[in-house]
Amino acid sequence: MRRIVVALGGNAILASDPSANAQQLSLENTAEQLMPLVIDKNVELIITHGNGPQVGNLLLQQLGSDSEKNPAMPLDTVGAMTQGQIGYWMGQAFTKAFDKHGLKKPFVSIVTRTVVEATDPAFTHLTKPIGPFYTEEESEKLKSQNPDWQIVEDAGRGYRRVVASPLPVEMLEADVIEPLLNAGALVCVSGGGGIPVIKVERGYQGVEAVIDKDFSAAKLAELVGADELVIFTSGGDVYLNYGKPSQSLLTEVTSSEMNSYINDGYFAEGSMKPKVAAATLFAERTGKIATITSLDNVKNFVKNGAGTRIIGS
Ligand SMILES: Nc1ncnc2c1ncn2[C@@H]1O[C@H](COP(=O)(O)OP(=O)(O)O)[C@@H](O)[C@H]1O
Ligand SMILES: NC(=O)OP(=O)(O)O
Repeated sequence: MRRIVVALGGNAILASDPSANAQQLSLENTAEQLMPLVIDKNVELIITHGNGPQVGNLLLQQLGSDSEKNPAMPLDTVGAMTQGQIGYWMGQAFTKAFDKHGLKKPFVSIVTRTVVEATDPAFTHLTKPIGPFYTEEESEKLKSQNPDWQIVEDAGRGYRRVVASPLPVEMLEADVIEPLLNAGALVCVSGGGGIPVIKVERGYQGVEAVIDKDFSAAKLAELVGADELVIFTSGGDVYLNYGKPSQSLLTEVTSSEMNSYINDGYFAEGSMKPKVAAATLFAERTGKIATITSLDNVKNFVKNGAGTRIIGS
């Protein structure tokens, strides 16, 4: 049995139309495209997803409704809300696909809390882009209206607000994954990277951050002993010199080669760099394969493993 952790990017779910309907339709397509893996008796899938666009949009909606009677929710709670939102949409999408393929299978999305370190330098060096893309003019206006916001250019696609993105250390609900898989469920874990919490004297406390789902996916893949990690993004495969006339596609790379490319600054902070770093970490630690490819490429991946493949070395 080949155990695969599949990570779906938030920008891949929210492509251009941010309506609930469009995002649900996009997940229906994804569920349908992933069905060959779900049906394959030699494959066991575990799913995780991003929430960057969704958590940023929901946070903006909080600004519009902040009052004593209806207070704005903090970022950890908004992150939890998007875990529920996307988990629900996925449940609907996969149940529809199961019905179509005559499959009786429960879909379970686990509200997952991910432990981070309070001392993580990510709390002062903000890198995680969330919410919509802005023009440079809009971003300047937003910065003057919201002095506590940081906005950066995001991989040539426009400007986005950035928030803290500490590294995942532990997943509090990890132990229930195996029993759910044994019960035949398709399980979605750690959506949006998991709800960030820190250990306090008794229990855990939520913190204002958005964990990078690619690092959480790598952690999850390690925790469940996955044979492969696959990160489906809104873009495509991984390029060197991305967006320049000299860009070149990476197809198969060892983890040590990829580490050199990362150290040489080839990948954009907040978009491709965390994906490549997380995938490389998984490949390096486990000696297994991590693939990064476009969500539009699911069919080809299922057929012949297409994408940028990082091999543990
Ligand atoms: N070196 C690179 N190779 C490929 N894509 C890159 C690279 N650097 C930046 N990108 C951008 O990163 C995007 C994927 O990141 P992002 O949209 O944050 O993913 P997600 O789907 O997880 O939300 C691609 O659409 C592309 O615009
Ligand atoms: N949480 C997170 O990393 O989301 P995206 O993949 O949507 O950026």
